[in-house]
Amino acid sequence: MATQLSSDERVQGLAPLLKDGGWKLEKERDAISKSFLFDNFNSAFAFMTSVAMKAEKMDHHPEWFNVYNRVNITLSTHDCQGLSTRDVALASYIDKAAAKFV
Ligand SMILES: C[C@H](O)[C@H](O)[C@H]1CNC2=NC(N)=NC(=O)C2=N1
Repeated sequence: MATQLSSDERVQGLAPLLKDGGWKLEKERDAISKSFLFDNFNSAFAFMTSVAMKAEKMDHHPEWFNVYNRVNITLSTHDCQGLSTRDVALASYIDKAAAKFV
């Protein structure tokens, strides 16, 4: 069972994603989001496929919205109704995957 990030984990794991990584803390709930822009739909969908495979392996799934070359992603852990280390791990993977498809 996932638990919400501790204060230490928020400083160590979450803060870098928010500071330089371009992720934003949601106002309404304990979740992070980021918007990704690709050259075209093909690249956006290749990126989504890579994230989908990882999400299945992790048993941790993004909330996302795609239109053509844009993918908006929100991460949160439903099991603990907030951010957990799984979100930090998935966000890191997502940033690496995005870099391969831009
Ligand atoms: C039963 C299954 O393991 C759970 O529902 C998993 C699946 N994927 C999940 N994804 C996310 N984002 N949060 C969860 O709590 C979660 N739980």
